[in-house]
Amino acid sequence: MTPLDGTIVLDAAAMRAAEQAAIAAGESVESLMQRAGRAVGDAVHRLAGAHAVLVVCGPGNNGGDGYLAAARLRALGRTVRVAAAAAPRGAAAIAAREAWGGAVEPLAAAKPAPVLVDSLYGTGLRRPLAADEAASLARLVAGAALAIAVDLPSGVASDDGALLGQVPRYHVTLALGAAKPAHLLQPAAARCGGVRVLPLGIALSGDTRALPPPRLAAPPVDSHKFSRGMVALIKGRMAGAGELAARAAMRAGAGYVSLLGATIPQAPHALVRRSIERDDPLVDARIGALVIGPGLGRDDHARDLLERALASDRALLIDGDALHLVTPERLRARGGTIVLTPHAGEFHALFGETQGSKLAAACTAAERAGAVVVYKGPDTVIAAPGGRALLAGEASSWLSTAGSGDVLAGAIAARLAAGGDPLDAAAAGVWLHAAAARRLGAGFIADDLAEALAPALAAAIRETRA
Ligand SMILES: NC(=O)C1=CN([C@@H]2O[C@H](COP(=O)(O)OP(=O)(O)OC[C@H]3O[C@@H](n4cnc5c(N)ncnc54)[C@H](OP(=O)(O)O)[C@@H]3O)[C@@H](O)[C@H]2O)[C@@H](O)CC1
Ligand SMILES: Nc1ncnc2c1ncn2[C@@H]1O[C@H](COP(=O)(O)OP(=O)(O)O)[C@@H](O)[C@H]1O
Ligand SMILES: [K+]
Repeated sequence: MTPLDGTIVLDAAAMRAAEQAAIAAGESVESLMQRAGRAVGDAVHRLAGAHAVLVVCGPGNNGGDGYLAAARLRALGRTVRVAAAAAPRGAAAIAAREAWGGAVEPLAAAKPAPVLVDSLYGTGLRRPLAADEAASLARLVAGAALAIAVDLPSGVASDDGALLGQVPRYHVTLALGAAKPAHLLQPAAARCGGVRVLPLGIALSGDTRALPPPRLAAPPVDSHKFSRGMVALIKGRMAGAGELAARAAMRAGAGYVSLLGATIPQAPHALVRRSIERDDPLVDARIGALVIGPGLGRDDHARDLLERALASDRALLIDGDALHLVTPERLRARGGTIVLTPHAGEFHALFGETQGSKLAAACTAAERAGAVVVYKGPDTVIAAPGGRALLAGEASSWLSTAGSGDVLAGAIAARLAAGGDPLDAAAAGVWLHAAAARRLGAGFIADDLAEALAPALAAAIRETRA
């Protein structure tokens, strides 16, 4: 059982293509299903302790996996029952039902067991469950102490994470072969519980992954403040936003942080405050990342500052209000390294209404703007031009607090200023932001979050070394 971090994410068509390629190379649907069923049976055996198991099976291959998992559990000496609402349809699923060979209870009449395994529908679900079937599933999940979904909770749409009806909450979801977008996109992801991937030994390829832990190291022995990365942030009308982003950039490892447009000395004194009117601080070639947008405002002065930022040749992070003052075409024409960090409102203001999943929307947006797009929310998606994308999955819901986006902008800017691939920088910032929130638990405010980036960074460096 593999955790999701960094693993490949495939939509239903790509999963089917991988399966077809394996079949063309000598596998059969039956052999794949046998592997899947055995892996599910073994995983349930490990998770379920000594408790009795009920496996509910659907008519397709997801159901086939369930019959074979039940057979495996029986072979392992477990008490296991099977229930189904309909007979299996495909040849492989029919063979799986025969391999089980035991009783199959009608779903509507099945009594709950301490462990419920949902093998009704997986990636093939295209319409809502029938009302009586959905009601039976909800009743059996509610009556179980441990609810495990095979591949996906029945009732979620694999590719976009939508719910096609009422979907119960599971404790664990066993993703077969690879993670699917629904394991990481809301609202489906919140129904999955802990997701573990059961590898099926088939070759996988694709451009989308679950967010990996960042590979970070302490500054090398000969480092100096500028080699660690210089972040410059343009202060806006709401001064606090820039202050938060600046603190975050310092705590996320930048060697030098300056706040442009803030001239009154105040704590933290390590933050260099400079006028933006005198000289031109934006042409400083040492700037590794220039941030504009947090608390910027949307007036003429804001527009003027944004023009100056766009005219610089530095790597640019555009957040908040600035996302309302620009177009994707303008960004593409500017070129260079650009990272955009919109929440849903800012995303729609910049890119208009979009079709398809949040993942598809982020990928299209990245292509249009020629920029890395960090589409924030409870299921942050990071996409780069060219098709690479990362799904961050669930983070602390306590992040829904004013200023946490400013902190994210600062954290990403620090990693961007350190150099390397902007997608990796955005990914590291999102990871550190979520890790800082995890460390803080409940009731934190954005100021706490900025400070907690330092221990989150230390932990990421330790984990990279380990
Ligand atoms: N990828 C891999 O490597 C491997 C994948 N494997 C497994 O295959 C699963 C995908 O299997 P799948 O394509 O057969 O789809 P599945 O989810 O079982 O459902 C389709 C069936 O349900 C029916 N149906 C659909 N909606 C319905 C509804 N609301 N109410 C009633 N019926 C409904 C639909 O009927 P139809 O729409 O055609 O009328 C069809 O009969 C995947 O999740 C994984 O578990 C492993 O076995 C091996 C390795
Ligand atoms: N319910 C939630 N669960 C997880 N993360 C969330 C949630 N709500 C917001 N966030 C995260 O918190 C940050 C909020 O950013 P943003 O909306 O720009 O806030 P602000 O403008 O107040 O700084 C983003 O990183 C977002 O992904
Ligand atoms: K299922």
